[in-house]
Amino acid sequence: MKELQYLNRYFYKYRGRLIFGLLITIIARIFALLTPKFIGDSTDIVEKYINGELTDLAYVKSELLTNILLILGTTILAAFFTFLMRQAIIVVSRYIEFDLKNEIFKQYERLSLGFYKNNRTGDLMNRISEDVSKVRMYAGPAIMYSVTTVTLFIVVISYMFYTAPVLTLYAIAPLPVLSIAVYRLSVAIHKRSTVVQQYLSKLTSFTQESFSGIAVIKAYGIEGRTNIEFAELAKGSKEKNIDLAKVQALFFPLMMLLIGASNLMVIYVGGNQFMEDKIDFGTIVEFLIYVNMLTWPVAVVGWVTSMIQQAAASQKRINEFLMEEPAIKNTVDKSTPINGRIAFKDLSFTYTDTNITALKNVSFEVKPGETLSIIGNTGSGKSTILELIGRLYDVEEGQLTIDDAKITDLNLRDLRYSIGYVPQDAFLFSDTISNNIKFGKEAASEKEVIEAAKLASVHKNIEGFSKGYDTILGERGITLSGGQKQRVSIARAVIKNPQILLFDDCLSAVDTETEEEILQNLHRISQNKTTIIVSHRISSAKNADKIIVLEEGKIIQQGTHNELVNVDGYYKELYIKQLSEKEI
Ligand SMILES: Nc1ncnc2c1ncn2[C@@H]1O[C@H](COP(=O)(O)OP(=O)(O)OP(=O)(O)O)[C@@H](O)[C@H]1O
Repeated sequence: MKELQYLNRYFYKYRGRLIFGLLITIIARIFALLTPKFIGDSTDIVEKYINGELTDLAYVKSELLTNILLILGTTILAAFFTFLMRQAIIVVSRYIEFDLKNEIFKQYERLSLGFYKNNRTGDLMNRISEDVSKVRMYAGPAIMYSVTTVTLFIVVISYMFYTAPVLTLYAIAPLPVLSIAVYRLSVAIHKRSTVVQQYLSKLTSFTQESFSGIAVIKAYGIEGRTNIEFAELAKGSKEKNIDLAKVQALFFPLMMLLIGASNLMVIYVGGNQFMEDKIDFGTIVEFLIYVNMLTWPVAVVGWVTSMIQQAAASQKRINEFLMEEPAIKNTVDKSTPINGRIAFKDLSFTYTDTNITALKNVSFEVKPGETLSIIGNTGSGKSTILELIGRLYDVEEGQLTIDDAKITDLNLRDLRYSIGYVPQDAFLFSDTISNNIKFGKEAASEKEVIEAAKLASVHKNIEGFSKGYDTILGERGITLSGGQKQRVSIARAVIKNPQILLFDDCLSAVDTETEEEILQNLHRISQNKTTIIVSHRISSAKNADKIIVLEEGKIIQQGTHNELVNVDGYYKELYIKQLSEKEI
């Protein structure tokens, strides 16, 4: 249960509302408890009138009217305070849910790429939605019902004992059984709903993937197969839902059975005592009402226990992520402006999760104003070099310095701010083209956005859309071609006017003429900047000040285009191959 202590900071934050809620809860309960007393009194008056103990009808009527008004008054007050109680406690639980979700999301953003490789998206989503909802049940309903139950128990049971001790013992005897039964049932419900939830996640993931890959499914004509797979998953889900429904169906009948048992006890034992003249008839009526009032809180004891257990398990899962320290941390508070001189020295890098050594003894240097091009087969380590410069991973062997300082000695924010990175698979958000470009510089003016789009040679395409820069992309809007996406992604990087520009094979989907145009534009704006272009094409590399050729993580060639085309090796072979392809 200690996991739930994590929430104490939030209880402290909302202590005012919470204490108010607790007080209101107690007041609401006390008003609710007065009703049976007035009903009991009314019955006694009627009984006495029937017996002839009271003969003044006017007095009986006025007593009854007073009691009815009191019942009405206390019920209205109890309802009003119950409303306030829910407003206070349930609203606090919603605040806590909101804060916790924000805290988790903020933590997700702090965590490094490695964390995302080790944890599935579904799991990350579940902890921020499902688990937080379970924790909210503890922060709200569980607390509210516990306070209600305790107040009710103390007041009702003491009053019942005071009025008729023996009858009280009989009346409450079935209640612990109810509590235990509800607890057991809640645990069974929880287990089965976890399985239902897992099936739901599988169904959601399957559906989501099918829709994302709908073009492939249609092109390969595998709709039938996909349908069968879906139907199987849906069948599993249906069976698990039916299993759950079966235990859920037991809940209310079980409650009714045990309430019935308590009622029978009150009628039987109370009836006997009444006949022996030990209690009034009104007491039996009062007790019947009290027993019914107690049933729900007693059931709640079992329900709340299971709710707290589930919340503790959920909070434990949340805490695992909250306590996780990001692998990449900023340890420098002072600002460290970046000029852009990048040097790799005997650097080797192994991805810890796959144990793949992506870079082996790599050494090179690029100065501000220079363009470096990296060429190599797929999987040779090109993207890894860019990721290390952006400090998405930390170097363990060899050195990576920027402006002669170790990369870890730089302020991470300054470093990332001074890099314009265009990743291999251009990711655009479901937003307007303009906002996608502004992602690089939030405060950019319309003129700057257009300027960046022109540099990335995508302005004309955007103008061709009926809504221009306000065209929505993604699920809700149009889908850009691969080359258009790459160019919007380039515009997003250049609008930042960063000191270091990193392009990861981001011209692969544009034709060679547009590629040439973009490269010339980039050359123009990168006079004092450091530019690194990863590519499979000689056309992207040939004008670079320096070219390095990677093979299986090692630099196998380096020099300028003219130097490399004149020596036998990978570069010359690629050049000849691509030249002949162009001629064809
Ligand atoms: N995040 C990662 N986790 C584990 N291994 C990785 C990761 N990224 C890349 N690798 C592995 O590291 C090696 C180098 O990958 P990298 O992406 O740097 O190659 P690349 O030259 O950019 O390839 P491509 O031209 O296909 O983009 C590959 O064997 C790859 O499988």
